Amino acid sequence: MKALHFGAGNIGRGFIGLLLSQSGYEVIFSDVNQALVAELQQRGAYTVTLANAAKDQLQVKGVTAIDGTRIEEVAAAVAEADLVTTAVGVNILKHIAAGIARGIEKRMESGKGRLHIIACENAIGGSTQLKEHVYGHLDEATKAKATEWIAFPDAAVDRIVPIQHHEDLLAVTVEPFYEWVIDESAMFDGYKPVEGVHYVSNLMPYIERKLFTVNTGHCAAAYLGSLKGYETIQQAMADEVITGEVKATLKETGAVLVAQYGFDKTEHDQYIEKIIGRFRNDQLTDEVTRVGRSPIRKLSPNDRLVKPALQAHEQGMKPAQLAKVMAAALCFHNSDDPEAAELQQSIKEKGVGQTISDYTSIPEGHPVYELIMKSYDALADQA
Ligand SMILES: NC(=O)c1ccc[n+]([C@@H]2O[C@H](COP(=O)([O-])OP(=O)(O)OC[C@H]3O[C@@H](n4cnc5c(N)ncnc54)[C@H](O)[C@@H]3O)[C@@H](O)[C@H]2O)c1
Ligand SMILES: O=P(O)(O)OC[C@@H](O)[C@@H](O)[C@H](O)[C@H](O)CO
Repeated sequence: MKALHFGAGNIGRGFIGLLLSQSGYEVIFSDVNQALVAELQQRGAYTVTLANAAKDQLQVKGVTAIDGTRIEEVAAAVAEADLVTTAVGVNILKHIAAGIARGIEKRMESGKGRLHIIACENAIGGSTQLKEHVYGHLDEATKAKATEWIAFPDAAVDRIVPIQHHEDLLAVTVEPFYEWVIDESAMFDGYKPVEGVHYVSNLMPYIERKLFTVNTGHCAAAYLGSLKGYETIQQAMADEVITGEVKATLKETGAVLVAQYGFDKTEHDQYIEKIIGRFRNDQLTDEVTRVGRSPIRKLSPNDRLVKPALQAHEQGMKPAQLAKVMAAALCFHNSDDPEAAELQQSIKEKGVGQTISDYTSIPEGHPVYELIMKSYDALADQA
């Protein structure tokens, strides 16, 4: 059984590749990082270390890689795969779509069986987005056939894997916790389950709970921590004021989630506490530049800040803390991050008000817009 996984990065090697391998798949990574590809081809194995006191090690064997820039090679791998997964970043999905589409065409020609393609990205409807990109490359006849033979179930993935700094290019240290949830309702009958995956009939409560708790809290720590000069999440979370702000933010998203999905409040509070503990794991060093990366994506309407803030507003609450985190995101400086640089340029050229409405799609005059403006002014005064 072959699994083709796009993205041999932190989550690719440290989570998805590991679980697929443990489930008996021969894992083929597709990546555009030539050094990673060469090393995976040469060694065919790597080590995952758990960030626990014992630093337990897991060996992943029988893996290889292909060069993701070679469309025909990618297409051949898609045509032959028994499962396709991705962890490249939601904004990169459009760049892998052409190879997947070509692979689907080849697969149809060869008569190979049904295929699940699962995007493991931090986004609502990641696989659905990938499907749209892929279908953009297919003609009507292939699309009609693909609908019967290729499924794109959405998924939620949770495991903190910081940027790695090892001599060994393939070594990856990950937190012990993981959760991979897949929308079973979009899968073909008789699928082979991946060990460790939780298959559910309705993914929405899971992806929103994860994105609006783990990722909202994480970016709150990153943006507020960055404003105070902290370089890592661990440093930020050692500051009780920041931890308090993260908790206050998660109280707002928690109220939205409990109202929306009927989660038990006590259980949700425990979920939050567990996540705060994960952020504080001192066996990891997670840079605020990674966790705060791509602030434009994080400020987009369907992501971890704007969506719960607007839901809170609609439910009659005042998301002042989420607005403060959005204001802090607008203050996030990192010249190595093109989205952070673009935001700062926009603020400089068009002003903060126009930048808020351009990137969050929240119009001027909306109460949440006014909250962000108020917080931004307060943060700017402090700076
Ligand atoms: N790191 C985490 O803690 C974590 C946890 C859950 C989900 N995620 C999500 O997983 C995804 C990947 O995150 P990551 O932290 O592993 O990032 P990463 O940068 O470590 O890995 C991404 C990999 O994709 C590769 N890539 C880029 N363009 C490509 C292309 N066209 N074809 C094939 N490969 C390509 C990159 O070279 C890189 O190796 C993101 O959507 C992220 O939000 C990350
Ligand atoms: O990957 P991003 O940029 O969407 O978010 C950064 C982190 O919050 C994220 O990678 C978490 O570590 C991860 O989602 C934990 O499951």
